Amino acid sequence: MTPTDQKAFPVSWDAFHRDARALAWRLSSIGGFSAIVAVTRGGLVPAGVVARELGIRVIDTICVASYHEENQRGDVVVLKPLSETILARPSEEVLVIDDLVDTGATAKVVRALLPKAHFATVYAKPQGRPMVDTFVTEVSQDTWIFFPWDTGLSFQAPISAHGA
Ligand SMILES: O=P(O)(O)OC[C@H]1O[C@H](OP(=O)(O)OP(=O)(O)O)[C@H](O)[C@@H]1O
Ligand SMILES: O=c1[nH]c(=O)c2nc[nH]c2[nH]1
Ligand SMILES: [Mg+2]
Repeated sequence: MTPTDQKAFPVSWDAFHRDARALAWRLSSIGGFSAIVAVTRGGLVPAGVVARELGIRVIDTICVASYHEENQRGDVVVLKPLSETILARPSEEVLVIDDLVDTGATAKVVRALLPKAHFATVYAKPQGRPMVDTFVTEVSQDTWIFFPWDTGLSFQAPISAHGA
């Protein structure tokens, strides 16, 4: 599905910060993490918030790109692998962070590289939820989450103008 076919779930910077902090609270009660891997690009912002809250200073990225075919999720390609610093440490201590899990295609690729790491996202949709260890808010599969870094203030037509 494309963003325009779906229910809109707009997230402001404040709401995202609050939800990323809520994720950090949950992760702090689990504990034992010594490094973070941010799944680019969406995972960069929540990874920064969680790193600050948990006092973690070893932060790596796994850089992925996914290609969409006919409204379906296509291949997820790794553009930059994990660093040796991450691969050398016990993977149970590694926290992988992304902004959301939708179909689970991205999480599946990353999990295959770090099967024992803890995978956390701020938001989750039902299809991808089994791929995530910790998340904050679930939204329905037919919802599109609009993140603050992708959006800006714009005019919204009144509901009555939609012919309701
Ligand atoms: O569970 P999935 O169906 O794989 O969808 C979730 C992924 O989709 C988005 O990333 P996207 O590939 O759009 O790229 P970006 O992070 O660079 O924005 C999001 O940041 C997740 O990484
Ligand atoms: O900004 C986004 N919002 C979403 O709901 C979503 N699902 C996959 N990829 C996504 N990107
Ligand atoms: Mg992403």
